[in-house]
Amino acid sequence: MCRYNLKLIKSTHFRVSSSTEIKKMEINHLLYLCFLLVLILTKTTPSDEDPSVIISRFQQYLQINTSQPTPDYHKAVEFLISQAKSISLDHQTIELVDNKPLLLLKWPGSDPKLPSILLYSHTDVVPSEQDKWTYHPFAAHLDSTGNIYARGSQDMKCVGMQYLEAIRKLKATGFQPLRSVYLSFAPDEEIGGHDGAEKFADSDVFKSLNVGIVLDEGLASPTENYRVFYAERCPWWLVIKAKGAPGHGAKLYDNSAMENLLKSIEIVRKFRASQFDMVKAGLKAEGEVISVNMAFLKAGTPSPTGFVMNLQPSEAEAGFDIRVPPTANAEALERRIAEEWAPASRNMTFELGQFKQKASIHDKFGRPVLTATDSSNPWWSLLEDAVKSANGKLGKPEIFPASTDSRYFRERGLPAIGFSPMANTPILLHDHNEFLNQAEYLKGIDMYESIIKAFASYAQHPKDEVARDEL
Ligand SMILES: CSCC[C@H](NC(C)=O)C(=O)O
Ligand SMILES: [Zn+2]
Ligand SMILES: [Zn+2]
Repeated sequence: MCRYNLKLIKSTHFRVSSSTEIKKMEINHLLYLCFLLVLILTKTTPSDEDPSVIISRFQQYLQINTSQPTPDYHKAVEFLISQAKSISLDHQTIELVDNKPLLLLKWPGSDPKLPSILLYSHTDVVPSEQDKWTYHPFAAHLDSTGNIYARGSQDMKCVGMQYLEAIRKLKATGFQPLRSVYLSFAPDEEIGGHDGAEKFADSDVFKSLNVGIVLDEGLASPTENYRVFYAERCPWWLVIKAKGAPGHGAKLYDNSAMENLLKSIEIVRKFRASQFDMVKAGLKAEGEVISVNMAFLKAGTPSPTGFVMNLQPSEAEAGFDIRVPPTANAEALERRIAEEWAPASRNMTFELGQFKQKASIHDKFGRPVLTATDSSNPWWSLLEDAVKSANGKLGKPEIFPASTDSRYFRERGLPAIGFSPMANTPILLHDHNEFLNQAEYLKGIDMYESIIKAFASYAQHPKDEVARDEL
């Protein structure tokens, strides 16, 4: 019995001991496997802040077709909300016009009484002639040199994503903003911003944000210096129409519509050359002269094979894209159009599109709308220092030669700075094969990280800020 018991105990003991060891071995194996797995995963699964992951997020945004005139705004907003959620930003979608959503994100500051910072971007892009591109404009193809080809890569999906990536990095460092930081992703900039920024700037939502400074788009720079903009030219889209006597294509006579229109075109071209010469001579910068470019010519009597050739048409028209600097004499230009470019004496009429009336670039006191770029504007000084401390270089501040949504904020007396951090990059907005190099894109994120940190930490009370409070 005793032997048996002993045996039993022994054998039981043996069994117990053996199973514990097996368990121990199993646990050790498991731990080892877990360790290997973690090692493999950390080696093979890139983190959120890995450059390749950052670039792939940029590519995802670029791949959404938000091209005018049928932009997929909802898809863009859905993607941007997913990004906002991943970095715990509050989000709100505002439809000031049906099916034209504006996404507003918020990173709350610890002192909500201080005016906030608005990081502005538009979600739409201009159309592209797909067959003239080396890579599909919505493929966001990354070539072996690191260039990312896509419509919007410069104008301005880069900036919208760079804001988000900079905030992602700041959050990872534990930075807490003092001022609230808002990001707005607006529709329709490329068609004038009337259903986007203009309505937004007019809305109660915007007023409630208590914005103190707006950052918006700039331009790529082929040199190592970033371009930066404190004002912009105003778009005047002019159509001049000529009427004249119709007649046989073989007959020489005065006052045909074509002759009347061509005389005007010659006069416009002389004016264009006089403005361009000042730029060529280095007397004025691109944004400081009035530019005029012919956008279309419409004339002729259509036929099934093209146009009737032996008939002089009774009507002809031409369209011009004119850009007027804030410092130009707008009344004088309008007189010039009426008296020289489209005079009634030559049977001509003209129309200035919606922009001329709406896009005033003067405030209600008639002062040109310019954002100060000296020490009177603390935001300017902060931007200069922040770019410098991130190892970037700023060029001389300029007037933006085209137009941006900043005008809707500047008109309300707010300072707005145009800045798209793309150095060593050809200017390809609205062009074929628009691209941005991934290294420049990543450097741009560092610029915004530095700027947003500086802006969001700026503790001065509003009374000391640049805001033109008498407006
Ligand atoms: C007139 S509103 C259209 C705005 C557009 N902006 C840019 C930057 O290309 C432009 O200047 O044509
Ligand atoms: Zn743009
Ligand atoms: Zn554009």
